[in-house]
Amino acid sequence: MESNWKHKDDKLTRTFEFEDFVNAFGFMSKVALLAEKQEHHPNWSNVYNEVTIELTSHDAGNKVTEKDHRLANAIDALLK
Ligand SMILES: C[C@H](O)[C@H](O)[C@H]1CNC2=NC(N)=NC(=O)C2=N1
Repeated sequence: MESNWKHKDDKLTRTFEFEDFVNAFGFMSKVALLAEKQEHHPNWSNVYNEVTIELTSHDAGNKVTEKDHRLANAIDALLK
């Protein structure tokens, strides 16, 4: 599995830290476009320069599925 993500309570979670709000929000914009492309969307929160993402599949009864892993991998690839 994606080593930077924690699989807990039927969610993949990871917190990302940026230099400031503009960078955090820029990241969120990119993730939003990925989510639309994959038709799979994050549960997330943002506090200033931090973005916390939780991935779970609502349609599957809030379980982690292949769609969550695929989105997690694509999000990680944004940061490379
Ligand atoms: C019809 C549409 O594709 C589905 O409702 C999608 C949209 N985005 C989704 N996102 C997530 N995280 N889980 C889902 O089950 C889900 N379902």
